[in-house]
Amino acid sequence: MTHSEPIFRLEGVTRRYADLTALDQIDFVAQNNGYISLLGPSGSGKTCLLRIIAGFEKPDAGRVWFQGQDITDLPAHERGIGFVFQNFALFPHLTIFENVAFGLRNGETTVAEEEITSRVAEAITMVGLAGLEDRSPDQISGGQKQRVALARTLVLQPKLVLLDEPLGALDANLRDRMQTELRAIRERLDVTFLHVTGSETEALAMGDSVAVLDAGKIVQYGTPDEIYDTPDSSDVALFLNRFNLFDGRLESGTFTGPFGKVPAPTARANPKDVYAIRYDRTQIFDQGAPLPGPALPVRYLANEYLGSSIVFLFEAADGKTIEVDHHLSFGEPRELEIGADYVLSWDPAHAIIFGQEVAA
Ligand SMILES: Nc1ncnc2c1ncn2[C@@H]1O[C@H](COP(=O)(O)OP(=O)(O)OP(=O)(O)O)[C@@H](O)[C@H]1O
Repeated sequence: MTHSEPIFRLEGVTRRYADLTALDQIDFVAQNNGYISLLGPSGSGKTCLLRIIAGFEKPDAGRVWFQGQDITDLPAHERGIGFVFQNFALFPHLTIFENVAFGLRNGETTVAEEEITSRVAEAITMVGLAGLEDRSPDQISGGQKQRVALARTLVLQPKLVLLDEPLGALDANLRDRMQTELRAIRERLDVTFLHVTGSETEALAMGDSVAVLDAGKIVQYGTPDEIYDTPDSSDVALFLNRFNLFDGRLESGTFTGPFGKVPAPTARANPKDVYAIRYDRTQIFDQGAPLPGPALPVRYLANEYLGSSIVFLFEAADGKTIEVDHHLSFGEPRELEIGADYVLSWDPAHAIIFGQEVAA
C-alpha cells in the first residue's frame, strides 16, 4: 500500500455558529498511515473539525474527502471512520468483551459470531487487556477504560481514527505511558490517527506531523521539529510555550527590544514585531561576564525541577517573566541566588525574528 496518497482532504471547510466562525475555510491534506496531532488553544475549533470529519456535524461550506471519495453528505455510520471520545463513553452494563463487540453486533452488516469472537479477542490483545474480557467498566482503571475505548474503535478496522483529547482524563503518569502505547498500536496497524490536543507537549511528542489550529484556521502544518524550530508566526511560538518572546521594533534590519539593538538580517512576516528565543537556548551569565549575544538584565526568582530538566524563572526590568530551560543531560545546573541580578544572553543565530515590514 502506498503511503503517499492522502487518507483525507478538507477543502474550504467552514462552520459558523450565528456570527461566530468556528472554522474558517480550512484546506488540509492528510497523508496516509501517520500520526497527526491537531493542536490548538481552547475554542480554536478542534472538536468542531473532528466532528465534521466524523460526520456528526456538517460544514456550512466546503467538502470533506476520505480515501478519494467526497463524504460530505454521508452519515457518520457509513463513513468507516473511528472516533475515540475523551470520556471513553463505555456502556456500564456491558462487559469489556461486549463493549468491544458492540459495533460489530450493531453495524450495517451482520458479522458471524465466530468472527466477532476472534476480532474482539484480537483487538483486546492489541491494547493489552487480555484476561479482563469479563469485567465491567467499573472494575477497571482509567487507563484500561481508555484502551477499551480504543479497542472498540479498532475492532471495526477503520483506516482513520479520530481521537478527541484521548489522554485528557488520565493522570500524568498514565498519560505518558499511553502516549507511547498509542503510537505503538498505530504503528502496528495500517491506520491514520488524528489526535486532538490542547497540550503542545503531547502534540509534539506524539505526532509524526502537527497541525496547529488557531481561531478556526490551520496556521501551520509540519513535523514536530519544523514547528518547534521554526514557528511560522509569533502566535504559534507563544502557543508552543517554549520561547521567550519580546515585543519591540524591527526597522532596517535592526530589532530594538528590552536587550537593546540587535542585528536582524532575516525575519518572518507577522502582524507585529516580535523577537523569539527558545527557553533552552537562553543562557545565564553573571553581570560583567563576556556574552555570546544580546544582554538582558534580569533578577532571579525561582526554579522548578521537571524530571529531565530544570526551569529557571527570572524577571526582566519591565516585569516580564523569562524562562531558561537547562536540560540535566548537559550536567548539573549552576547555583543561583534568589533575588540576585544576572544577565541572560544567547547566540543571536538561534533567535527567530517576526516583523510587520517583511517583504514577501
Ligand atoms: N453547538 C455550538 N453552538 C455555538 N457555538 C459553538 C458550538 N460548538 C462550538 N461552538 C464554538 O465554536 C468554537 C470552537 O469550538 P470547539 O469546541 O471546536 O473548540 P476546541 O478547540 O475543541 O476547544 P476545547 O479545547 O476547549 O474543547 C468555540 O468558540 C465554541 O464556543
